[in-house]
Amino acid sequence: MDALVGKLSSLISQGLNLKNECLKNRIGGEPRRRVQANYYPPSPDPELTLGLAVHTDPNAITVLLQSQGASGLQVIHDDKWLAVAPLPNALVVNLGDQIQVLSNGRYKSVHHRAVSSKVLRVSLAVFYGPNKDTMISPIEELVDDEHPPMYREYKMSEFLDHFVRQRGKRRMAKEIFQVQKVAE
Ligand SMILES: O=C(O)CCC(=O)C(=O)O
Ligand SMILES: [Fe+2]
Repeated sequence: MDALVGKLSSLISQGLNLKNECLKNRIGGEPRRRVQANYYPPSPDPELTLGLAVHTDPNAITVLLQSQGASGLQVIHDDKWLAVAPLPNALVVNLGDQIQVLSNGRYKSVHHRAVSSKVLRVSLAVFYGPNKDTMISPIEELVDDEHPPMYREYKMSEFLDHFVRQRGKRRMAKEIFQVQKVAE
């Protein structure tokens, strides 16, 4: 998993015209890794049963394995929910809030949710991100006069505290660290 995430963070760095190691270094040498298994029991009326409410992942990169035969994951695309059906031998990669902050908004953390289906569905998510002592702020190379910093610097523990406090609500903590634009 570390090798895969290392490769992904190197590709994301390249996409931002940064040195290959840049994102990996900013996420830190001792990343926080968390594994979560999601179990969605079969639902007779999936339209009425939400599995996991809309959210963005609070970490940096999420790698998700979905069980075959049941669709459930959805992402917002052009203001509509779009199903991300499981493909054989494929993993889903989601960018999380820390990538949005580090990239100064160039990459967006994806709004997603999971709905139930008529058959049992299981997913396994590996969340990879900075540990709680890591300081996070937009990467300097991505900040200039035309792109002022969109977020203030924070300690990852501060971010996670906000995220946990939002339990049961829209869980989107990064807005709290957003720098307000001052009208000229
Ligand atoms: O079950 C899924 O496909 C989505 C899981 C998810 O978004 C999460 O665990 O954060
Ligand atoms: Fe998620």
